[in-house]
Amino acid sequence: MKKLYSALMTAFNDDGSIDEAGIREMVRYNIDVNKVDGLYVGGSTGENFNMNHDQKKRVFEIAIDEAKDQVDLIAQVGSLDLNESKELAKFVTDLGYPKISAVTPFYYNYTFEEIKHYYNEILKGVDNKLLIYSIPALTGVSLSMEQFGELFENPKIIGIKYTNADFYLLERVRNTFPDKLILSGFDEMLLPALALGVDGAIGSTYNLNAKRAKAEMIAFDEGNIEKARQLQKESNDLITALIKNDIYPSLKLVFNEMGVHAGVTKEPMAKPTPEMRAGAEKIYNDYLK
Ligand SMILES: CC(=O)N[C@H](C=O)[C@@H](O)[C@H](O)[C@H](O)CO
Ligand SMILES: CC(=O)C(=O)O
Repeated sequence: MKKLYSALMTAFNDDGSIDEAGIREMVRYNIDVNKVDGLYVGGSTGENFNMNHDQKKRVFEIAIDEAKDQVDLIAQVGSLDLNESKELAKFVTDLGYPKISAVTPFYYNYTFEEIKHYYNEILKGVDNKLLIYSIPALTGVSLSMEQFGELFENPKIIGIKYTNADFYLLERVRNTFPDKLILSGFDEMLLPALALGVDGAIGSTYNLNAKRAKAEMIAFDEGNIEKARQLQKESNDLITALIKNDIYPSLKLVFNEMGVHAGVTKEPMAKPTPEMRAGAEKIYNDYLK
C-alpha cells in the first residue's frame, strides 16, 4: 500500500510566536479526519526555514507528543548550520522520530563533495534513517542519478523526498534503486509519479485534500486509471486555486475556515489580506465543502 504524508504546517500567532494548540489541532485533524499514514514535520510547508532553533525544537516536541506512535513521523532537520542539523538529528531521534530527512544545503553553490559530507555528518552517531529532501526549484540543487547513488552508499540514507518535475530522472532513480523509499513531493503531479512507481507522497495540500489523494492512489492500484485521472483533475483544480491565492497563507486560511486553528504564516511570508481571505472562503466553498 502506498503511503500518504501531510507536510505539517506550523500555526503561528501574529507576532511570529508558536501557537501550540493550533499545531496540535492540525496533527489531530490529519490523523483523525484525513487519516494520513504519516506527517512530515519541519519541512517547507512547516515554514521551518522561517524559524529559530528553539521554535524548530518546540514544533518537533509538540508534533510527536500529539501524534505519539499513531502515524509515521519524519523530521526535517536540514539547515545551513550543519551543527544545528546534527543537534536536531540527535534531538528528534531521542524524541522517538522513526525517520529524519534533510534538505540539500542551499544558497551557496556547494560542491557535491560538500553535500555528501553534510549528509554523512548529520547521520554520524545518530541511530536513525534519512530521506534526502530534493527540491531543486527552491534550493537550486539538482542531484544526478549517480550522485543519489553515491549518497546511498551510506546505509542510513534510505530514500528521497522527490520534489522535482524531472520525471526522466525519477524513472532512472526508481529503477536503479528499487529498494529505496521514494516519496513524491509535487501534489499536482501525483498520478505521473504513481505511474513511475513511487512508494507514496508527501505534500502540503494533503492537509486539505488527503481523502481525494488516497482515493486516487487506490484507484491507481486497482488499475482504474480513468478514475485516478478524474481525481487528479479535481485535486489540480483545488491546487491551482490555492497557488493563485498564495498557497501557504491560503492553506491556513482554509483550515481556519473549517474550524481548525492553523494561525497565520510567519513573516517574511505574507500575512493574509482581505482578498486572500475572500479567496480562501471561495476555495473552501468550491472544492472542500
Ligand atoms: C515547496 C512545497 O511546498 N512543496 C510541497 C512539497 O514538497 C508541495 O506539496 C507543494 O506545496 C504542492 O505540490 C503545490 O505546488
Ligand atoms: C512536502 C513539503 O511540502 C514540505 O517540505 O513541507
